[in-house]
Amino acid sequence: MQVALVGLGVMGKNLALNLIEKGMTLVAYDKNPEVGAELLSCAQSLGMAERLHIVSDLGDMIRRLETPRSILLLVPAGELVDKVCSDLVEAGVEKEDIIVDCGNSNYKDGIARKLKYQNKFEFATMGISGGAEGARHGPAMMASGSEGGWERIEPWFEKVAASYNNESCFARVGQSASGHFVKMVHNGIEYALMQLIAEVYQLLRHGTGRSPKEVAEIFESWSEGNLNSYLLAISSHILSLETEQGESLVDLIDNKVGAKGTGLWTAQNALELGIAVPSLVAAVQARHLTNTIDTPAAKEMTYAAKSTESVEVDLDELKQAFYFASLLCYRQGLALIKGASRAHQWKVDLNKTLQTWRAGCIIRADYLDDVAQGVEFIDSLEEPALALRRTTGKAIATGLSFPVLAATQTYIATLSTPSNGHLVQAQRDYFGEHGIKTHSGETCHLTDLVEIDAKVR
Ligand SMILES: NC(=O)C1=CN([C@@H]2O[C@H](COP(=O)(O)OP(=O)(O)OC[C@H]3O[C@@H](n4cnc5c(N)ncnc54)[C@H](OP(=O)(O)O)[C@@H]3O)[C@@H](O)[C@H]2O)C=CC1
Ligand SMILES: O=C(CO)[C@H](O)[C@H](O)COP(=O)(O)O
Repeated sequence: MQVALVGLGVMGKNLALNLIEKGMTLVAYDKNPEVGAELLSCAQSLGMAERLHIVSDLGDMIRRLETPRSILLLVPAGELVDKVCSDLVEAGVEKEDIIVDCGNSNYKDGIARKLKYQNKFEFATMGISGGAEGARHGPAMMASGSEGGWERIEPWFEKVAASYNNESCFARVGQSASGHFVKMVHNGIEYALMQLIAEVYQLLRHGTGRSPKEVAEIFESWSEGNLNSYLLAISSHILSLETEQGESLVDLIDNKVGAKGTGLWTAQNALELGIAVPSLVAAVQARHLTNTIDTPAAKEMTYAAKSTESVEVDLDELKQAFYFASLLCYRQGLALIKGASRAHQWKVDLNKTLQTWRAGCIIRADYLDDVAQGVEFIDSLEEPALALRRTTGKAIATGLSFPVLAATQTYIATLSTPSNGHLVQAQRDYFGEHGIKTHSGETCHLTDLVEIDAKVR
């Protein structure tokens, strides 16, 4: 099988080596010849250079490919994807050729591009997760669409992707550009889990006075059981790292957190679709808040430092709370995918989606089997639910900040305890005559139910 790849950055160069290692013949393009030369020398040192052709001219790339052509893009999301697509059309791409955008593109752009390029070539979308290591040795691949070109390349991507219990972590999860929606939500969950781990670290460090190294040891011990996950493992490793002078690595790093956009899009889409994912939204805002401190634009919102309280934390209870909150972050993400799939008629298969997340990706975790068991299973976890409630209360009492922990506890509490929505509905009708619905299903106004002589002015 022959394939071309445009973009040899962090992801592209590693995926290139993976593709040739799995037996594909690759024509790899980067506009910078030095980048191509570096990849070639890396492939040579691994003894796999005979299936690799480096080009720095798109016309040259097109001429080298057998038709119908299969071309992968791993370039930064946004306008650049359109620039590369139109350069490829100019270079000679034809109607039967398939171009797969493998970057973190917005799914809305994917839908627009499918229409825009429908008479020029087959435009397909695939989200990839796993960072440099995943791309090199087997990433999670969330593809979508039913373009004919997929049939040519799908069997190869099944080999290129990571595998879990002999099942590939490549899947065409649904119709249209749903692969990019699924990858976007994957990243939304990624933000929430990263922030949740950071909050557990915060509680242990500043709430109980443990050192980063001691927190690393706790995370390592949790990783030995069913809480094992990639993000917990890297957090444990990061917290264990010290300089030669014995300073913790984390203490050398500025607190302002960056973001490239997928977490924000997750929150925006959830809000637009009316699907509640408070833990995922809180994680995005937690990043925004780190940037509120001391930036010139937000200086008037920077408050004086306050003292905090110490607490005693039962480690078993904290572990259970962390497990339970993690399950709820995944379930919120899956609910969003399900809702979007219904709204857009994408027919996203949640089992296939979870299969792509089993290995290779950033949110892989041993407890995904528990996530897959669904809401009924999570509902049966009474002790962990209580642990989350108690831990959140204790954490907040320190005076420190726990946006995802608090949002997750609020999420489960809202869905499992008496609601106060009736008062808000009454307020809306009181001042704006927006209407209320009674328990018997009748739509009316407050004044249909009770006499109100004079309203508050
Ligand atoms: N890094 C990660 O962990 C992950 C990234 N992604 C996504 O994958 C995509 C690529 O990411 P990543 O590899 O990190 O990005 P990099 O910035 O490392 O690499 C981008 C590549 O695109 C090339 N490029 C830029 N402009 C053009 C152009 N006009 N024509 C052709 N090629 C061009 C760059 O070439 P040059 O260097 O010569 O300018 C570079 O090789 C992004 O959409 C990203 O969001 C997805 C999953 C994980
Ligand atoms: O897609 C990814 C992992 O799955 C990328 O690493 C992504 O760039 C991370 O997002 P951000 O930069 O916004 O933290």
